Amino acid sequence: MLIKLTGHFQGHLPQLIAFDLDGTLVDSVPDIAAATDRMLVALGHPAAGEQRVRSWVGNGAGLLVKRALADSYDPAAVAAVSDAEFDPAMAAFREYYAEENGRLTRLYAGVSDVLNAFYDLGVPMAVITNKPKIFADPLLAELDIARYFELVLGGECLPQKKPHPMPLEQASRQFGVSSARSLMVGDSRNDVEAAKAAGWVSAALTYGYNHGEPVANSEPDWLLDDFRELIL
Ligand SMILES: O=C(O)COP(=O)(O)O
Ligand SMILES: [Mg+2]
Repeated sequence: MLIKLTGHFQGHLPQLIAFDLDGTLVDSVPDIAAATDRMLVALGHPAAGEQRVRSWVGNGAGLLVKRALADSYDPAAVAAVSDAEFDPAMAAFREYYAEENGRLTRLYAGVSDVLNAFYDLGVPMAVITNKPKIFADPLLAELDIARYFELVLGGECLPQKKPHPMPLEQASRQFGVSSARSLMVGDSRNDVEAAKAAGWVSAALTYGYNHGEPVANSEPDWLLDDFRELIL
């Protein structure tokens, strides 16, 4: 047990593990897509559907709403969305997602068992998500995993979000742990790039959301198909 994990830390356990939320701990796209489509339809646009929304998730709620309004992931199309269009759409998304959040969202296989194992081992754990904290906290509580995390950083908690290393650096400071002894577990290039920039070890789950592209392209230190591989 733990052979693969400790192999990334010179035979030791990491001293801090931070998990991404959407696409890593939880399959949340069904609820995010429901809220996005309600927002689009309320504002007179066609619904986007779960598959398109899946490719827009990962950079926080604001960019998701802009991508939905642009019906595109393309940065130039997204930049053309006006404030006059964005502001009411964002307000509508917040209202609808507050209602949808948790309805269909489920933990991925093995998540409870693995978190429990790390908890028993005494490894401090955090959630570093680009999801607004106001949505992350109740979701963690509802899925009965909030108690495992000593810190939950949401996308708006600091001036910069992933792929910027700032939230990981903040966690390093708060836990007093060196970056080389810290593991970021995520599902997207935002997580891998943040980990690399912060000097953390990066693990990436292949089942999550990565803007329609394999997360292997970001060359994480450790690529996993199943959450339970973390403790194999
Ligand atoms: O809300 C998002 O855009 C994605 O959140 P994540 O950082 O937990 O994947
Ligand atoms: Mg994610």
